Amino acid sequence: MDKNFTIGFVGLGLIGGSIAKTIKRVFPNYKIIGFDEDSGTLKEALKERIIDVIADDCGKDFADCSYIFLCAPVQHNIKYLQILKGSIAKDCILTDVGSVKGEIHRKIEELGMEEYFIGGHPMVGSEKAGFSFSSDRLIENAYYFITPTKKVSEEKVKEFTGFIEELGALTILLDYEQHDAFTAAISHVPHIIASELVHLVKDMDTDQGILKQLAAGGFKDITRIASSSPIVWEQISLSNRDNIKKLLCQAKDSLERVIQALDNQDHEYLNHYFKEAGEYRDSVPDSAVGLMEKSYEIFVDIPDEPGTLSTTTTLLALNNISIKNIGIIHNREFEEGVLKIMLYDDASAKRAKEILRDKNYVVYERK
Ligand SMILES: NC(=O)C1=CN([C@@H]2O[C@H](COP(=O)(O)OP(=O)(O)OC[C@H]3O[C@@H](n4cnc5c(N)ncnc54)[C@H](O)[C@@H]3O)[C@@H](O)[C@H]2O)C=CC1
Ligand SMILES: O=C(O)C(=O)Cc1ccc(O)cc1
Repeated sequence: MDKNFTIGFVGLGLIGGSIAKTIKRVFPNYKIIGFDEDSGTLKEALKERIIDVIADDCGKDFADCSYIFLCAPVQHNIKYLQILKGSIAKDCILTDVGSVKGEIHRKIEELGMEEYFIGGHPMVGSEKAGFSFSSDRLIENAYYFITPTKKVSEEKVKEFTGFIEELGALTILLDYEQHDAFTAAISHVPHIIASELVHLVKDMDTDQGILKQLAAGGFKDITRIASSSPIVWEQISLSNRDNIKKLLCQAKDSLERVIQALDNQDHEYLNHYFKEAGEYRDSVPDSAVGLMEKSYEIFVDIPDEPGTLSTTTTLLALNNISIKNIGIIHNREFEEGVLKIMLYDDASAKRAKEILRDKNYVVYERK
């Protein structure tokens, strides 16, 4: 792509900042024009050379952009469509990163902007907000939903999907309504339930905050996302309210059945309830790479000493085994943290296991 390729950003927080940083890493010659309602964010992004120019007026200043990314809270993104409508270049691809797709797609249809719009949603992030938490590796190996309109050209979809993949994400094309039904279940309702759990404990806590002191471990694990940005989640909840309400009603009915089982001391119901949840939970893959391509992973206990990581990788290199990816993981499955090594094929994974076990390493596999 040519050197004058220009990309516009509205919102340079966690997600906008991360995508802009990734673009600068992968395509250092691309020019980025940024707009954010927070002037401190813009100054920071300019100082770090993530954006080249600050936009004063998104309408005029984005007129030469090849891509425009809307990365503000979902309902704020929608307000920019009208501003961009009159000035957007004919071949521009307009996209967003919002967690909900239906409301923005319907507005795009109403404004007749379908030939420009390809919705996007990186399925990755964190409970942290703002440019200072953004990273040029956040979207690497993450699923990235792409929801084109019916009227945007196939060439644009192909070009944009290719671009996101060059940034390191794994694209999945999806219809926008299906997207909102799926994300309500895997992201939006879990978010509300995590917040609800925190409210339960908060309401029961003493003035001295005894429960807060005691609520370590599992409680903190499952409520991490309750610390996310209130404005981002207020807007997600309202934007996807019908799907969310439907699932919350289902959850309410299911909780009623749990209450009934407690009243009836129904061992069988409760046992089955926990067993089924546990089995499904255990089958959820650890990372996005799992579904896209078969992964060949092994997990190795390594002593917490300097140099052990390089000894392990050298041992595999000496045996001509290439490592696709490597990292230390800490989670409840491996209490102490283990080294996760991803290999390119089954034969390499088997061979790596033999070599490491031969040298007395403890190696695990996930079934
Ligand atoms: N937080 C997460 O983990 C994920 C969030 N998303 C989506 O990404 C979008 C942004 O979320 P985050 O980056 O997490 O939030 P954030 O709070 O880190 O960043 C939002 C940025 O938008 C700016 N902003 C807010 N209102 C604005 C307006 N009216 N005009 C211009 N700029 C405005 C803020 O100053 C801030 O810099 C949301 O639509 C969210 O649904 C998507 C995937 C993951
Ligand atoms: O922090 C986490 O685990 C998240 O789930 C982040 C997240 C938040 C919103 C999204 O639309 C997608 C991912």
